[in-house]
Amino acid sequence: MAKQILKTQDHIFCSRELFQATKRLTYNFVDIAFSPHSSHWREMRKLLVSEFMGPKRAKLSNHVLVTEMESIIRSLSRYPPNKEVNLSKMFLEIVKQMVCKVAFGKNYREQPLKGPSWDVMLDEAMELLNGSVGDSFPFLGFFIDQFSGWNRRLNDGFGNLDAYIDAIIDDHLKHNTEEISEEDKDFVHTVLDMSSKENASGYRLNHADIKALAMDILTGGIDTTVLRLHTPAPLLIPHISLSHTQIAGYDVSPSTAVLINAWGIARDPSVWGENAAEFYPERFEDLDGDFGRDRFEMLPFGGGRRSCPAMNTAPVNIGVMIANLLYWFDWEFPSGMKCEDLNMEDGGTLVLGKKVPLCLVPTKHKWDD
Ligand code: HEM
Repeated sequence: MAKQILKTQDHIFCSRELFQATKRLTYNFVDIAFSPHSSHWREMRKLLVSEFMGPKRAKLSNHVLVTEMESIIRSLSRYPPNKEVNLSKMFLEIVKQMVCKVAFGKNYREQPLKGPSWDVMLDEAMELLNGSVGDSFPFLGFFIDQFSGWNRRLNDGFGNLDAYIDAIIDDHLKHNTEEISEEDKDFVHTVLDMSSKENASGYRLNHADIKALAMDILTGGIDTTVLRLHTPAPLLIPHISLSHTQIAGYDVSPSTAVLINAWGIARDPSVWGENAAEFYPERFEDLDGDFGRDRFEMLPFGGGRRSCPAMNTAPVNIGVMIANLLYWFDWEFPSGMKCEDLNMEDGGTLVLGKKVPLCLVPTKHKWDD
């Protein structure tokens, strides 16, 4: 059924649901992830793929990743023996650093801005993106949202993040982008340049579009890293049908929300065998084809035209990060802890992560040469 929805009938299930929280956080649905299927969505998605993930930005992202990894390796090499490292936190920090530098040129989290910290703001945005009672039960829910304080939370949460994004854009506007070489331009420089003229298809970015792109990068690009057993977006982002159709003999009306249980599919023993719940990466050795395009037994990036635009680039970056950590260090449990003691529960709502962080002790690996 997932293949039907994400491939065979992808042209029908390629829109999104219009929730109150997403309306606010996406500047009235002008972003990519939560906007309905439209020519605007297509232009914005094309732009993110070419300007944030494409070859133009690859040099900068590779440079940032290599520099980050070098500094992590240096600092871990100086670690006293038996001192444990919170690997979950460290991994997330590397991703944040990378996304921020490539998108915004520097790590604005270190800039003293008024209001809550960057991490608090992003956690709150992820919570808000889950939607409200009013989104599920429009009439009664409207009052519940008002009196439960949810509407105020949305106003404050959006206001803080919006001010943060404004500050980043204002900072970029202080410099004349013509004086910056193409190579040194970050994503915000590039989209600001683009907003001054129409593109080849007659499309011109406005200020809200730029802010919505920044919001998608912040909310979509950071908290998402383990891919099969701990599918980061367990139900993907709900897809909405554009017209009447049938799935597995059932009639599906237009505007039906479809939630795909990517978490369940990725752990299904009828697909993955008896050892479905085990971490056994060798199972991928002889598999051909891409998940979400040709195969649907696991869908960490969704599938079809609404699949994650970082589907090709994100796994490469994650691979480089893990390969470096495994090449340079041997990792052991803190003293007294055994493999069975490891808590592998998922935590979170829209995006899942490890509920209890993974803490391990690194020892610099001694290569014979
Ligand atoms: C390992 C890392 C990542 C994972 C596992 C992941 C996962 C996902 C998933 C499951 C979806 C929903 C697909 C669907 O509804 O069918 C999605 C959509 C999206 N992701 Fe990612 N993502 C990752 C990294 C990123 C990064 C780095 C960015 C950008 C900076 C990003 C931006 C987006 C956007 C804009 C969408 C919406 C696409 C659309 O609706 O057209 N993601 N991602």
